[in-house]
Amino acid sequence: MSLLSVKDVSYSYDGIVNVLLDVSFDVEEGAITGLVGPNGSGKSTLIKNIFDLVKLQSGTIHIGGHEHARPEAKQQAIYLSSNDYLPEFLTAREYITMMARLFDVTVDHGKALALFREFSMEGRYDDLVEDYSHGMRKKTQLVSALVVRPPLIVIDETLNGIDLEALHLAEKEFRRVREEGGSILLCTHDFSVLERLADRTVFLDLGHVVYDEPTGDLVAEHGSVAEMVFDYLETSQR
Ligand SMILES: Nc1ncnc2c1ncn2[C@@H]1O[C@H](COP(=O)(O)OP(=O)(O)OP(=O)(O)O)[C@@H](O)[C@H]1O
Repeated sequence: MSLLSVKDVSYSYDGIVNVLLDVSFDVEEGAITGLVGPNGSGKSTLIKNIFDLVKLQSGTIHIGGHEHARPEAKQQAIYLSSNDYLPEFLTAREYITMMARLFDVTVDHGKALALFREFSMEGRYDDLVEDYSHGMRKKTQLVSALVVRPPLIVIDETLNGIDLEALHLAEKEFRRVREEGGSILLCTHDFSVLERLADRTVFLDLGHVVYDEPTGDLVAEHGSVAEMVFDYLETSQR
């Protein structure tokens, strides 16, 4: 079943240039979908449309079967942005409690503490976010999504700046989310992560979906996700 359904979405910031043009794709239940594309191809704009952070101009978006601007849809998906902005005046415990309340779930602090330990942040759960490093803030965003665990987690370059050990652990946790039936939309320029994790890869260029195929098929055809992108950039009339 499709957990996220994007159909014929177009978007323009200035009413003249289309940053997205008739974009359609689905994220299935229990699947990890990769979203890739050159800088400026429209990935963040697409994610902003999904989360109703900009007003949908045309097309439709459904999350968990609900029209994307409905409160029911907003309970189904969490957005991990590319920045590391967190409320500096809260501790991680307070931040995760706040996120759990927003999603109307009971927070499991034991799970959060275990993840803090695994992500090498033992003893920092009750410290103010203002004292955290960049990587710690990114890891706190990840932990909050893993504890709140709505059906869909959307990750927009959130893994930038975390160390290899944390990346390895994050990948393990994402596989666990998938095994438990959760879905992830993973937007990243790190193609090796996609090859290891993504069931499907959606490749966006100049606001168009160029490829939407099983990652294994793209790798079999081109050799790697990076080669797929290079092949396209070399041969397309952009
Ligand atoms: N608030 C805005 N106002 C006007 N134009 C914008 C705005 N945000 C993005 N754009 C433009 O929309 C296009 C797509 O940008 P977007 O940030 O969606 O791309 P992206 O694929 O996420 O890029 P990157 O990989 O660099 O993060 C770009 O040409 C960008 O300049």
